[in-house]
Amino acid sequence: MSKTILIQQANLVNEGKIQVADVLISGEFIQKIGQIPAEEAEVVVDGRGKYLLPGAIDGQVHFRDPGLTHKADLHSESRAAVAGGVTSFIDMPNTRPNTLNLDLLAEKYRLASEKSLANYAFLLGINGENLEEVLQWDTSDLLAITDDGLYFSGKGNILADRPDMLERIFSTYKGIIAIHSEKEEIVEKNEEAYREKYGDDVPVKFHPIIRSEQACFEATERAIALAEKHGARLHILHLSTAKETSLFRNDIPLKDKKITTEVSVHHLWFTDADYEEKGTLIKWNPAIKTQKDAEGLLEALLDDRIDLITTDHAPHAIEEKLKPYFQSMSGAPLVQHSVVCLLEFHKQGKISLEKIVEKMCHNPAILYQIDRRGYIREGYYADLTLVDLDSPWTVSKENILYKCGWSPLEGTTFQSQVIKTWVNGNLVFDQGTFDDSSRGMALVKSKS
Ligand SMILES: NC(=O)N[C@@H](CC(=O)O)C(=O)O
Repeated sequence: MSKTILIQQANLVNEGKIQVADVLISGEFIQKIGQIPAEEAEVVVDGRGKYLLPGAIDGQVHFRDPGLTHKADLHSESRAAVAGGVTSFIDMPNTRPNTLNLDLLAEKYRLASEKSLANYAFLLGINGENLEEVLQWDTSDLLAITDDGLYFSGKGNILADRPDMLERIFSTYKGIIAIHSEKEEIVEKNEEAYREKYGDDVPVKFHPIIRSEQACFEATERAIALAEKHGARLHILHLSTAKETSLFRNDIPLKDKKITTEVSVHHLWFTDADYEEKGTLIKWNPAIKTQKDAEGLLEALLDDRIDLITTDHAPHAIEEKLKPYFQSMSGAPLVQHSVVCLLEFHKQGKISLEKIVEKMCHNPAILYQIDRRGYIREGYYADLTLVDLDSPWTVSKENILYKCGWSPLEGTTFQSQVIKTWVNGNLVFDQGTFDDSSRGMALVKSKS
């Protein structure tokens, strides 16, 4: 039985408020919040001057396990997650083999139970082969489902190539349909034009022109129209343009929304001006676009047209990135740095701490209906992270925890630092040291 822990007098950021209080953890759960005598606990943590946040829930990561473990694995990336204040993650199906059936899904849960320090859930992919089968499953136990399998398996984007399949999914499936939204036919046309001009070595600054605003907007517009036609539950992954934000609503509470979306940290943090210095290291799909886009995305996040912040943590080996444009793989690691990026925006006066917690902790729990997580509440799992807002540090090879060993943020100085992270009441990260024996739990759907 683990010891009772008292976190004393930290600033709790939770449910739209910041207040100083004590938090008592007993076993896996938060037992009490308030004024609590030190004698009630076996371990006391001084939280004075620090901020206690619910652990972040990252709704979109690629931890590459199984099959692509030269890039990353569930152990390495979950360590990076907890060091960054992320206590739960939802992993995408473009592992090898792609997660296209319940056996492969169960195998990922088994691997995570052996390897992950954080809590976990896994999405299924849909493609032409498994579509009819998937539509017959009782998916009430699944957190979500995504069409990314086809897109990721490199056979072309389901949105672009198989409108008939989309119609079938939207008219039949009752769970969350999560979509990577770019029209591949537009992207391919642009790729051809640039290949003709530059050969293989297209300057990466053209990435946002090839994977264009139009490609994103038209795909998102079409997906929303289909979802509305059939009353389906649609979630658009990693929105990257200001223009698309006009397609989303903020006049209904998240729990009642049928169409939701998210922004990934890199689309807020970087702009096309960064391609010159960072090159293919910041080649992501959808592409990082203009300053105007980053500003428009932030605005839509603040006024609640955008519901969540995710990372789309997508690590590749450095050799896979440092290649000519067409060969360089898209994606980069971020899960260790997402919370501190947002805290940096807070320091710059761009977003409140309460809003960060809403978008990184509360809203993923609401959207994916996750049982007793995402809030600092009595009776909830003790998934917590303690941060110091005045403790500058610089990202360097020495402190990067990703298996791939690099970050697009190398050299960046952050004012804030994650000090401690608890997952299910276990102190898994403590100022640079880990409890490597600790294991997270599978996320479970809430009953309500
Ligand atoms: N987002 C990315 O740029 N990369 C993703 C796949 C994808 O979403 O295209 C990856 O798995 O590497």
